[in-house]
Amino acid sequence: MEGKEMSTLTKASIDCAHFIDGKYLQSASRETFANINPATEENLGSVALGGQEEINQAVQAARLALKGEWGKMPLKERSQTIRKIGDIILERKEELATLETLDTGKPLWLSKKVDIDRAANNFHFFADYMTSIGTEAFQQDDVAIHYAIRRPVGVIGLINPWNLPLFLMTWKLAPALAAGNTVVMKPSEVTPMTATILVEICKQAGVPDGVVNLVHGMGETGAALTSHPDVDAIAFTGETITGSTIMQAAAPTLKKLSFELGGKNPNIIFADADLDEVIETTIRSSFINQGEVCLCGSRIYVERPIYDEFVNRFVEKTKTLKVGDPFDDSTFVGALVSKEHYEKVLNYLDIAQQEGGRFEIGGSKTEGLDKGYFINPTIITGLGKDSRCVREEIFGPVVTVIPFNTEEEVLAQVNDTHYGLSASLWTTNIKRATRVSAQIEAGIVWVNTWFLRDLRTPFGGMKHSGIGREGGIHSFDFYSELTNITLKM
Ligand SMILES: NC(=O)c1ccc[n+]([C@@H]2O[C@H](COP(=O)([O-])OP(=O)(O)OC[C@H]3O[C@@H](n4cnc5c(N)ncnc54)[C@H](O)[C@@H]3O)[C@@H](O)[C@H]2O)c1
Ligand SMILES: N/C(=C\C=C\C=O)C(=O)O
Repeated sequence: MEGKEMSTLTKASIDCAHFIDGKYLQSASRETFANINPATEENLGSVALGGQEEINQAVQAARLALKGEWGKMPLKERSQTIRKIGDIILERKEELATLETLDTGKPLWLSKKVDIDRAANNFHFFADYMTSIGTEAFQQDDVAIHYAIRRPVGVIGLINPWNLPLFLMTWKLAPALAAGNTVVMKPSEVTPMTATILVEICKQAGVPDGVVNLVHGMGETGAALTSHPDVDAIAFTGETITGSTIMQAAAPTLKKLSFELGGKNPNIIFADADLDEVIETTIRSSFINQGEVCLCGSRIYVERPIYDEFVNRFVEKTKTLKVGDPFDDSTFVGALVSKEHYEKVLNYLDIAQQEGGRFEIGGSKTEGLDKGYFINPTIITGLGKDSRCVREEIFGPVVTVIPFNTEEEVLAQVNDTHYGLSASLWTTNIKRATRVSAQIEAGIVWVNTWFLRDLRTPFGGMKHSGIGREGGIHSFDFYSELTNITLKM
């Protein structure tokens, strides 16, 4: 395999190559696809289109690396290497944030403040955590000692979406490496650039060749990974329907699966909530990252006594949000990630009108921006619990607001969904907080806050929002295998 060891990514020519066995390279077919800037519709550069051949090469390199230097590396050295990745990410923060904003259309301040900082923190957290975990041992009288040891699962496929590209790829890569695995990464075809730099950073940090591999491509490229007989596990983040497809593809080779899927998350506001705090946080949980966060609270339920006041104040605050150039520090809502996704969200606005919804604000694309995929933050009222905009994931700057009278009524509506990812609950009554949060069918419930994260906690969804949990020991439960050893005394 010919190839270069340093990135081909520069400000001038942002071309994304695969990275296999420590070298950047193009596809054997030389096929590429265009990478479009969603804020300007300009072509950012070409991306190598990987196929079965590139996946085979990457899996082979990962398999060989398992038993090489990486497999023999002492824990402390592996921890230092993983920490170094986080350090270099912070050193290259400006570059990475610029590329992330060019790829996704999100505001630059958000790329810096959330995406890149959290990517570095993913490595720093697991570099520490991996040195502090133990396993379990049991003494069976004077008969035997039983103890468990952890070993890597093996070669893991990491397949990720476009909304938080580096944040989410590193959320998987850091623990996969901490547990001693090797990986083949398949980033979203829509946001290839930061992953292309990440692999170079891994090399700079001392990760041996073949441990971290990257193949760009579409769903079909991902499919080649999920059906590959020499891939031991898949960690996937993306649409629920894609998860179902991957489960079928992985079945014949019985791969271990970790799924973080779609959501349609409720934001429940009781009359005794602190409305100043509610409004401040609900603006973020509704519209940050253009509403393209799996955890966004897109179904807002408000107890009737404060419904009118909430809607009025929420609309007034939303009016202050600037939509436009992601590189302008005053922009809050940037461009949606692609033409395809922009049209999907606009279609939901049409559906909302057909279903009798009322646009309290927004409801259309942003005028005055002749290029780019911009939609105004939209608040819809008047929709019934069975409307598509209340039941289906829109994944844009669009929320519905629905009044309720009792806990029983709102819990019935909140749980009436195939999803079960996250929820927010606002009340100053501690008994109500504990009572209601325990009845919400979701993997994550935030009380009087949103998206407040501690990486030691279990993260993931139930029902059609995911399979498994990651974070803290839960990541090691997925990214390692336990062997119980019995020593007869
Ligand atoms: N639960 C979470 O933590 C979480 C986090 C972020 C995004 N998401 C979800 O991701 C979705 C948006 O991301 P998206 O549009 O990129 O999702 P997607 O499912 O369309 O694509 C995700 C990734 O899967 C790949 N892929 C597509 N078809 C495949 C196949 N058949 N086999 C293997 N790989 C395949 C894509 O190329 C991409 O890299 C939303 O539903 C959102 O809720 C969930
Ligand atoms: N996986 C995580 C966030 C997911 C966000 C989805 O868009 C996390 O915070 O660990």
